[in-house]
Amino acid sequence: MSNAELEQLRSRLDEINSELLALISERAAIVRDIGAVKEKQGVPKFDPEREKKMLDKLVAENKGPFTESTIRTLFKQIFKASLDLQSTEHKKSLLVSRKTRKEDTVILLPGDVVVGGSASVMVAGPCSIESEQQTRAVAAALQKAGVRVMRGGAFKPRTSPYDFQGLGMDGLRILREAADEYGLLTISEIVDPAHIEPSLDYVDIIQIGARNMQNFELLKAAGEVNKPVLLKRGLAATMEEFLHAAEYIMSRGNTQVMLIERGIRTYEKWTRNTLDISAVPILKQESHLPVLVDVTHSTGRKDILIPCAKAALAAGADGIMVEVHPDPATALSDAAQQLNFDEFNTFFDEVKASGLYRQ
Ligand SMILES: O=C(O)C(=O)C[C@]1(C(=O)O)C=C[C@@H](O)C=C1
Repeated sequence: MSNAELEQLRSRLDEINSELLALISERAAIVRDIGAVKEKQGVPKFDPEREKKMLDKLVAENKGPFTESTIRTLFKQIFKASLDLQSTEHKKSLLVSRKTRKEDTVILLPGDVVVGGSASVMVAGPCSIESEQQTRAVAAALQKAGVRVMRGGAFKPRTSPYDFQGLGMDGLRILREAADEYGLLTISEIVDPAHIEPSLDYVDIIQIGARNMQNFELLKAAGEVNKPVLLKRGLAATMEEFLHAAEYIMSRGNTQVMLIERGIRTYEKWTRNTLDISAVPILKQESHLPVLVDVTHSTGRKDILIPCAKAALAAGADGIMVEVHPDPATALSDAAQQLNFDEFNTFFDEVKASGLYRQ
């Protein structure tokens, strides 16, 4: 075949491509109208019977050279794209979505502490509130280090029912008193919708833990109060599920929601969970909510906290959460992974010195 002949055939293909494009675009416009009718009628967009009829008719009309199976595959692809078009057109824009709100959500906490703004935030404290003495010691160390938000678990959802379950409301009171004494804000996990209201006097931020990420009654209850909420990603939650959980809170009126990546369960055994760093830029892209990273629970090991915190900040995290205990060896929970005060100071100094922690 001469070059001239090849060029001629190709130019005919170009014309056909344009005709096909015009036809599939015309088809897509009709599909969109059908989608709008279906939306109004409340009927499902996917109609397998209709698809089957169309495919059977096309196969009967097919004179080749494409085989029956190729015709089916090609048209199924067109139906799939049409269905996607109908679904995206009518997908409810989520309140958590960047599409709904372009600007970052900035959460203003008492004492001019800001999450999601120009400065990074360090949230530190013991896994569990164990005693007044332990909590006050941590509060003093954190204040000295320049930390403003102290975490401490009072209701502990533990894997085993025989493990320390936390001090409950007494723990929240101890946390509040120690925090007030040292000018800190408090964050603690609430596990029962009935505890949301009573916790409001003790916590500046309500934490919803990984195991409760899809406890919808708890999410709804947290959505009904005027208190910032830190929502942890579930143990095996996709980012879509995570954002939908946040949507539960926002849809009830509480717009002060922060997300925290805490590692997901994978086959890897050398860390407690797998820190999903990619979640940080994706969540920041998909949502306007602040994103933090819990380096302690994701890694479960002290020796890699510094690089992981730096990686989180480099990926765009608004803050870091880390566990600190006066004497980790005797801690009633997470003994192996909490930092002592010296270790925490080194950790915080190095993270700040990296230039990634915005002050
Ligand atoms: O005919 C319909 O009901 C449509 O919604 C259109 C269409 C198509 O692309 O042809 C799209 C999706 C359905 O699964 C079936 C068919």
